[in-house]
Amino acid sequence: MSDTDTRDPTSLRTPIVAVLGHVDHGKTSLLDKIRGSAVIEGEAGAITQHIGATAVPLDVISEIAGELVDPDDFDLPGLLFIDTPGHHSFTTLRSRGGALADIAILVVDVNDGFQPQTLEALDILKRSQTPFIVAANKIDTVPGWNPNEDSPINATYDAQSDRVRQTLDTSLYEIIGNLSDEGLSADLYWRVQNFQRNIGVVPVSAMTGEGVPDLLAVMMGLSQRYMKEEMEIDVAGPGVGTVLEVKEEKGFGTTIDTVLYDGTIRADDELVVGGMNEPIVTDVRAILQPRPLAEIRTENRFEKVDSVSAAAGVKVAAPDLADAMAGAPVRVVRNRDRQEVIGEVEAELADIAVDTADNGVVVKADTLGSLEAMADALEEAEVPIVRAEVGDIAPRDISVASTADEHKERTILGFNVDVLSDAEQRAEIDDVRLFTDDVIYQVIDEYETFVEEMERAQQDTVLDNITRPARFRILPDHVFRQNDPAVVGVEVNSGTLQNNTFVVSWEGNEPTRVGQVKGIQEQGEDVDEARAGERVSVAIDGPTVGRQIEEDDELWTELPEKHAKILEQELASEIPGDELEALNMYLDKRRKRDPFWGK
Ligand SMILES: Nc1nc2c(ncn2[C@@H]2O[C@H](COP(=O)(O)OP(=O)(O)OP(=O)(O)O)[C@@H](O)[C@H]2O)c(=O)[nH]1
Repeated sequence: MSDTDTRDPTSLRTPIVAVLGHVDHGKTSLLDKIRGSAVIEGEAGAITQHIGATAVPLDVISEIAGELVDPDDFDLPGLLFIDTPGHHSFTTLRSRGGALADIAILVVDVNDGFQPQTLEALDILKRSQTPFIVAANKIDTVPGWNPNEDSPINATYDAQSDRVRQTLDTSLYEIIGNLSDEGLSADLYWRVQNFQRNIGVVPVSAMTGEGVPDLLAVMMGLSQRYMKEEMEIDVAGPGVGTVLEVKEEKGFGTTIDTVLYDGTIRADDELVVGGMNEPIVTDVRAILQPRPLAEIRTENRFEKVDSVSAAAGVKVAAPDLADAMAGAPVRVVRNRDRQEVIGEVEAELADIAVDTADNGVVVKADTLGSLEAMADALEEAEVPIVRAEVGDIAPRDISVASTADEHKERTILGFNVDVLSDAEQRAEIDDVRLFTDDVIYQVIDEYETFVEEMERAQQDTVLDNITRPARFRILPDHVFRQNDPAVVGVEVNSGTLQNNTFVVSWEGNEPTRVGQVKGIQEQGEDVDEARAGERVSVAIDGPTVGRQIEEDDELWTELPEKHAKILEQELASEIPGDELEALNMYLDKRRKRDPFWGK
């Protein structure tokens, strides 16, 4: 009998642990290693597989961690690890306004260092104020590493050569530096005095198990020291949880995989679950847990149980769950006023609600929490949202997006979601652009690049249709024809001289139109325009040389007021510097008489 059995199991629940990190940095391997070690170390069945989670009890942790964990020092029952595959965003899941995970492990590959998803995970951890430690994984890949299976870190560290130790230290300090760049003070875990102020970095290998004893010891210590009070629950009370995933299950219809963090859920309970439109009130049909390993050969993967208590991962089958959302709250009604429970669920949903505008992009995400994270990031990027929903991108999302007036809003931004195949087709037909990724900032970056490119293309077409400023001078001894039209050699001083534009000369503050450009030739070839610095011959319809115009005269392209306004207010950064100079000189002249000209 282990000590845990003699304690009161009704008072403290298991802390919920999230493992997160960049793709391929080893989240699954680390969990597998912990699970594997637990199966080997503990008596068979000591760890329990939950739906979407694995519970590792204190006595097993103590077996794995050896002298690093003395079970007498702890009264928390162990750790509940949420499984990560496919749900890296579960870090955004909430429980009553806080993060669902009580504590987290951020896995960072020592060779790879910080990567986009590492930063994103860090951001979410910071925002939700979830305590966490960093597992610097894959230490066994340091060249020359001498592996010591399942060893605590200090023993295996001592067994390495100086060079190996130095290489590892360099990588570890790089990670500590990365954390510091993010405004977090961190150090190797054995140097950390106060884990609330400093992030502990634990070197580990998910492959050899080195450092895993330390990792478990630190997690256990951190939970016990800083989280004990939060773990005090009324185990027998009505269950409270968060939907991890909504799934069709053969023989059971729509089910919700739920992490229960408070109380108990029973097979005869009434539930209120957060839904797409309104809270769903339903009766539990079955509470399901995975079958123990020994019975895996049976047809059904699940077995029905009468009740489950927090903290646990369970599958709940009940009618009317089709509209349930990942990330939404789940509450047992039992002996309470149903309306009051509905009110609580509504309040929690309202707390995560996204502000929408009359116009904007459509946003889809895999859970309520990640939807909120997307909305926050979009608000920061000043991108308005017209509709935000949990779920894959479906044809009706395309319909919503396709009604947008602005092209840049005929878009759907999806985080960690799939695009249903008929939606993809509709998007093409309706010219709706889809942006999906499993890194929030990637989605937003791609979208912003798209908007920038589109706006640039639009400006280019505007520029094509606008008269460009130009200042040019008639060269002495370059009069080729007096009139009808006058043909003269000119040099463009600044700006772009275009064919068919009207030409003005300035006398004082008054522009006088002298004619219209009816042809530009450069070395005998017809051209459409001449840029600053170029010498060309120009045919000007209207004036006669010697009367309205003379050799050495300075002439200007006549700018319509509307064009001048667009150039100054919208395109100033798009046009070349010399053209801007010509524009400003032109505006100065104009505004001497009329200060509001072109404004
Ligand atoms: N040498 C070595 N390889 C490792 C270690 N941990 C993980 N790997 C390898 O790295 C690869 C990725 O590991 P996973 O556990 O799948 O990574 P993950 O972070 O869960 O990846 P996703 O679930 O796809 O996000 C696999 O090939 C693992 O075998 C380690 O400590 N040492």
